[in-house]
Amino acid sequence: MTILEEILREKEQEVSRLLAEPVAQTSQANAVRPSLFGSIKKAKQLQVIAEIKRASPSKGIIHETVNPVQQAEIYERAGAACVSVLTDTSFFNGSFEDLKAVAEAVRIPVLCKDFIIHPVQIDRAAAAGASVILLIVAALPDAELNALRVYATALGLEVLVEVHDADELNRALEAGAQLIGVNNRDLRTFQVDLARTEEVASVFPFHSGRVLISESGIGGIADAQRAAKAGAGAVLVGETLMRSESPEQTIRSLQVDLGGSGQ
Ligand SMILES: O=P(O)(O)OC[C@@H](O)[C@@H](O)c1c[nH]c2ccccc12
Repeated sequence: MTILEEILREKEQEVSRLLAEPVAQTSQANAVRPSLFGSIKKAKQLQVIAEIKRASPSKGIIHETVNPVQQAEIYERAGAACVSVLTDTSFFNGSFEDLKAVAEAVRIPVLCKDFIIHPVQIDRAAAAGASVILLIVAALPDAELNALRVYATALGLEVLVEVHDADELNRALEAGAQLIGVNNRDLRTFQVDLARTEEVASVFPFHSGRVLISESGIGGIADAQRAAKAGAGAVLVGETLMRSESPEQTIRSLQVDLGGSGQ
């Protein structure tokens, strides 16, 4: 069984638990945040989606004792376009409490990073104050991908659709995705390769106004430049920021010029 299959199996149990619980609204649930899509579109520098990631199946513990609110405030101060918060507990040591605390502390877009397979998870993300959710093409049949995207959009959420190759890109496009992330990490083997971004970018319909984001394995300026050169408007960065002594400086260093043309 691959790690993705293992995670999805666990998610089914989580969904049953969530369905049995009432959803509590928070004061931030209806906070107006800028559009992530809009801020990436208009930017002349590569944008940074900065992640709160305590641990992961591929790396184990990354930063167990992080204070998610303080970390998110640093991200916001550094000009991050969005804070991504892992809410999966079993594999990433995150939680919806982390998401809620971060959403209450910052005004920039907040991404709920989870393995979403059911609308109840989207309700939870919205109730905790997220303005963006992630849908992973590899985790969803076409009909569900489309239905979950429509459901989230109707709630006023933005949707980041994650792909790993050109076939998955086509499925994302057919499901109406506008904000598309290429995960440089193969969820089956954990291997990271920025060539995934270049590969998907080579067939990406930039002319249609869609936005491409390069996710995972961004270790520094050279990687940011490589992603920007391929056509990415943003990078999604977790581990490098969680391990950085100065996440603020690291974010600023990744905001490389996009060379005037934008996307
Ligand atoms: O820590 P990294 O290599 O910078 O990666 C961040 C992010 O892209 C990664 O956490 C991620 C990408 N897609 C996901 C889906 C689920 C959980 C996690 C992820």
